[in-house]
Amino acid sequence: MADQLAFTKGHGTENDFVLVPDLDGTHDLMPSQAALLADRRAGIGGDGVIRVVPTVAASEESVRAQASEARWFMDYRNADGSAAEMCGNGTRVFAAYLRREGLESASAFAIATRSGVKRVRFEADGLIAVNLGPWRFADPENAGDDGIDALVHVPGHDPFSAVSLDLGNPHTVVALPETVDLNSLDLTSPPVVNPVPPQGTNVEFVRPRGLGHISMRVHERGVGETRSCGTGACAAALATRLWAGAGAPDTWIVDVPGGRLRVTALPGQEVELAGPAALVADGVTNLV
Ligand SMILES: N[C@@H](CCC[C@H](N)C(=O)O)C(=O)O
Repeated sequence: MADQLAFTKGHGTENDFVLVPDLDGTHDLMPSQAALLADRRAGIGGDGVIRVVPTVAASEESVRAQASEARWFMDYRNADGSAAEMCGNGTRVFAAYLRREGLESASAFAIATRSGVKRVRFEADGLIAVNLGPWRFADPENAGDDGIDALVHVPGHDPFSAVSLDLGNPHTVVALPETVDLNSLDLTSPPVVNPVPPQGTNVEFVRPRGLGHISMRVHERGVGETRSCGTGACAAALATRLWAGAGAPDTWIVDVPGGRLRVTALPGQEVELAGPAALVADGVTNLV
């Protein structure tokens, strides 16, 4: 690591990240360094840390294999320093950074992630759309027609039914009963999920607002409650689309505490996430 580290702070619907350029791929981050950068009191502060690395310089072979399609790898760490496979909001902020820095100049390009190549598209309305690629229900053999395959425990409530989805990273979406107020849920401690997901999970709580429109809160693996989660918004929309039955729309608006996202189920069991991205500060830190 160098003695000084340049960084950029950005967010997508207030899911906030510390971006660290490592343009020659020589400054890997230890989990403890990522956690310190993300620390809101002792560090810069963020829900996650994104190292900007040439794909050819990634340490994982499965990422380097994406180099023919994507020049840049989004090396994503949660606020606790753990590596995550994917971050939907992070892909938009990462893409905005690449464009601002002139590292990519086209209005559509691919980025490398731990869960494969993702294709980014800058829209005329200022939003950024990302094809997050294939998704699936995680445990269809043990689920009913409604996809329910898990229970989620939150303080003060009977267990909630939930469905598990794989968006490259793990998600558990709760079908919140009408009697429960989304805003009153206590998400200060991690919801307890049964069966226990082997790699942990991100847990989304959904309130339907109308056909094609939901509100959501999320407790992220490796972070805590955040104001948005892009892969979580996709999981929530896809689960609600299943529950809505035949005739449900492919495009869903997902309102989160930090803003609004658009999720579209694409042919071939793929999903697109669209929303804003903002780069709000640049600096140098000695937290290395
Ligand atoms: N906020 C992200 C997801 C970040 C990773 C997640 N906490 C995990 O561990 O899987 C998003 O926008 O998708």
